[in-house]
Amino acid sequence: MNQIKVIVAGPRGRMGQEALRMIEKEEGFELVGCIDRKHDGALVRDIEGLPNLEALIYTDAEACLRDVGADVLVDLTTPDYAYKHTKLALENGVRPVVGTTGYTKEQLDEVTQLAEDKQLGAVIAPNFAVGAVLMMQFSKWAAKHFPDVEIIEKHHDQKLDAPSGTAAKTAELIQEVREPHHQGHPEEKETIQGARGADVDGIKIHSMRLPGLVAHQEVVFGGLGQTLTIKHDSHHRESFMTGVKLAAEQVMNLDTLVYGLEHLLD
Ligand SMILES: NC(=O)C1=CN([C@@H]2O[C@H](COP(=O)(O)OP(=O)(O)OC[C@H]3O[C@@H](n4cnc5c(N)ncnc54)[C@H](OP(=O)(O)O)[C@@H]3O)[C@@H](O)[C@H]2O)C=CC1
Ligand SMILES: O=C(O)C1=N[C@H](C(=O)O)C[C@H](O)C1
Repeated sequence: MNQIKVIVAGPRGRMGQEALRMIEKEEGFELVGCIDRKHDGALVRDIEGLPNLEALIYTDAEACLRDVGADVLVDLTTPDYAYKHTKLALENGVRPVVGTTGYTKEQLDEVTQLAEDKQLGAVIAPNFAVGAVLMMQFSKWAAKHFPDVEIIEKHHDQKLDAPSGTAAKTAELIQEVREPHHQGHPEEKETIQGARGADVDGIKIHSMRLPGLVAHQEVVFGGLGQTLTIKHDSHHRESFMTGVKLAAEQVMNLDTLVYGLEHLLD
């Protein structure tokens, strides 16, 4: 069997560690390098808490992407670095699978064009949990019938970006089927700034950050005499690994960038 050779960027992070454990377990993958901010030249297995894997750690992302002969980069870092790593990967013939959230529309357009120019597959997925992907798709469907909708996303308190990539993507999917309009009373006023949340064409997004949470979202629709709530909870980061695995396999058959795991699910 030809193993898919993978680089992980962000191996010490919460998601990076989970991805290393998945790669260690899956026969179809081989870890060939890691991109980190520390430990240049060390082996993954020598870093406390990381699995018993031989791959070398690089602090120079370009050297890693150029030298280790990888097929796929799995990026789980921070928004600015994910963008840089994605471009470097495509320029070095490595297919990016990006879970890092916080991409701007302009950055997404730029890397989509780069993947097109290089005719290389790439996957950027704000959420790799299959349940969350279904929650987003069901929400798009529901919005056709319930155009008044608010999104409540809840995450652990170490999260850097708000709103979450999942909430932003949910709003984007709903925008495809919902006419922009103001929700609530036309003359409503916030007496404390931010009380009504962020606004995407009238769709409100509320972000909660608390210790004890992992990743949770409720999409609440209101209609005449009824509400509908579509809810998803990731209780553990293992929930994202089915999607990371699927994306790292499927990206090998793509020659463009896809944004969202839904494009890879039947
Ligand atoms: N798509 C999905 O399904 C999911 C996406 N995410 C997203 O994944 C990203 C990571 O989340 P999470 O693991 O919780 O975050 P963490 O903060 O736990 O991990 C990020 C890691 O990236 C490292 N890092 C920062 N800059 C660089 C760099 N230049 N090169 C290499 N590594 C770097 C950090 O190192 P240091 O500790 O030294 O700062 C840290 O170890 C976030 O954007 C999050 O929103 C999270 C869960 C699911
Ligand atoms: O930072 C996280 O934890 C998560 N980030 C992603 C997001 O921003 O949507 C996916 C998931 O919600 C976990």
